[in-house]
Amino acid sequence: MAKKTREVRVPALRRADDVRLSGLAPTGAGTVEIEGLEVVVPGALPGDRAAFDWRPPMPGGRRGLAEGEVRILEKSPLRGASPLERCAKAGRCGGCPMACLRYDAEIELKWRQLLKDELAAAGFDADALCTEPLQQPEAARTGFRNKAVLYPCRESAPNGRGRFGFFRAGTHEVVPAEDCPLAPAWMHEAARIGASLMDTPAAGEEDLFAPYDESSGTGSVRALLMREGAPAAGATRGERLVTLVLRERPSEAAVARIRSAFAALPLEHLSFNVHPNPGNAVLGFEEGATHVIEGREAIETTLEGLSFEVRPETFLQVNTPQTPRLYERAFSLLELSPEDGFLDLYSGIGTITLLGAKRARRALGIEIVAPSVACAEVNARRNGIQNARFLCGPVESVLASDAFRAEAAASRFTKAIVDPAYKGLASGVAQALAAIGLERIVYVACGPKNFVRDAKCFAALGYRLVRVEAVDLFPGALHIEAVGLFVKEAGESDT
Ligand SMILES: C[S@@+](CC[C@H](N)C(=O)[O-])C[C@H]1O[C@@H](n2cnc3c(N)ncnc32)[C@H](O)[C@@H]1O
Repeated sequence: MAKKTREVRVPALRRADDVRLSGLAPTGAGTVEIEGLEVVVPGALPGDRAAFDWRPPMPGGRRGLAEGEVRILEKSPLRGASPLERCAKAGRCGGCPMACLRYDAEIELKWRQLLKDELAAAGFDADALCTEPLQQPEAARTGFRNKAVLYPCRESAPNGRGRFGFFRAGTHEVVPAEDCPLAPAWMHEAARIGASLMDTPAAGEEDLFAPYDESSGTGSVRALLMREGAPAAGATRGERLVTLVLRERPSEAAVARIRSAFAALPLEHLSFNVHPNPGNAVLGFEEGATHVIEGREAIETTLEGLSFEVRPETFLQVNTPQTPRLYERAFSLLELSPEDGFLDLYSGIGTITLLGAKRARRALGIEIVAPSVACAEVNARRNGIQNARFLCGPVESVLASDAFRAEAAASRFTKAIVDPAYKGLASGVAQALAAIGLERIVYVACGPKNFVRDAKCFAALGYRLVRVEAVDLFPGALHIEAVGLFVKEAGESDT
């Protein structure tokens, strides 16, 4: 019997001859309301007047989308003097959709749309709670990233040059960007050197460094990872690490070429990582996947006079100048004193735990990534900190474990910082924290929407949100970090 097929009608294109955009989509594209629908207009920004064709969403969809040429009739006053002022690749490489805007306009938009509107929609008094965002200092608006991951491509044959860049938003198409302005100059040089390894070889020469092609599973080079530590006291620069990620173990000849290519660059640590499995993970994580060519598999960085070991696969805030300012705000709101037992959830390599241990009686960090916990333990020892412990595992399970109960009995936790990944707290975590009876909780959030969801949960558990600060850690991107302070309401048993 012939199968019945249901015809899906694609809505017909419509024309917008002259509309002024007012909002921003999560991709950083401008949006406008037409016929009661939100229409996303790639290439246009809030404040632009534009003409374009657009298509309503398919049944069940929420947003319409502009298609074809978007003609800007009048530029938004929020744009910089030139749309390419802050980066020649803005809006194309997928990294910094907001870099066409003036920085003050970018901050205002992100702060309002990502944080204040979300808080207000959830019933919080956003104007009373939110303080002016802490902006990236002007002198540090370029070259501030301490980590970059670039992906490979090769220009067309016959003499195609190798290139490194970022994926165009929503695709696997690489936009070459060795000279990303967010990365320091030495990373530009490292990216050019790495890219030159992938130049099409001369006839008869072996192609040792072809870019990896996920669809066919062929090629070798998957990514270039670069990291830099903050300089130690008295040093003029931080330690530098380059890791070339390859699909398979390279030959001796290939390793020799990597070594000699990077020899001209002042670099402490050079390695390659073997990552044979399909998928989006940057590094291969199997035991022994990383092979050191020079130096070590880790760099050292510093924060508030403490020294931290960071491995390629462990988390570290990427914005070197803003990170101490973010932590300063978090600790200032938390008001730790030497009597406090301090809990740090989602503790990474122990940065916040150890900074807290200096201020509190005892500190405990909880983190899921085992190499991060191993770094955190090394970091406690190398800084001579003896009042900090770490537990490894998902926060949601560790909080219910006997090991945690034993720590809680010894530490009598009074204050906590939670710094989860974008998705926020797992279900049950806010309840577990409330059950401990903490006086103050500071929530450091890279996902403001999920922060607001969790704030409602804390409010229902008797924790009042008393302040929300925003710190810009991601100039050019549609992201802003929020720092929220929750204070336990005085209940009947407390009065
Ligand atoms: C935003 S980072 C914060 C790290 C650290 N606080 C810092 O400032 O460097 C979030 C951390 O949470 C960890 N993580 C993610 N899910 C987790 C979970 N369910 N339980 C514990 N840690 C988790 C990640 O590995 C990462 O180190």
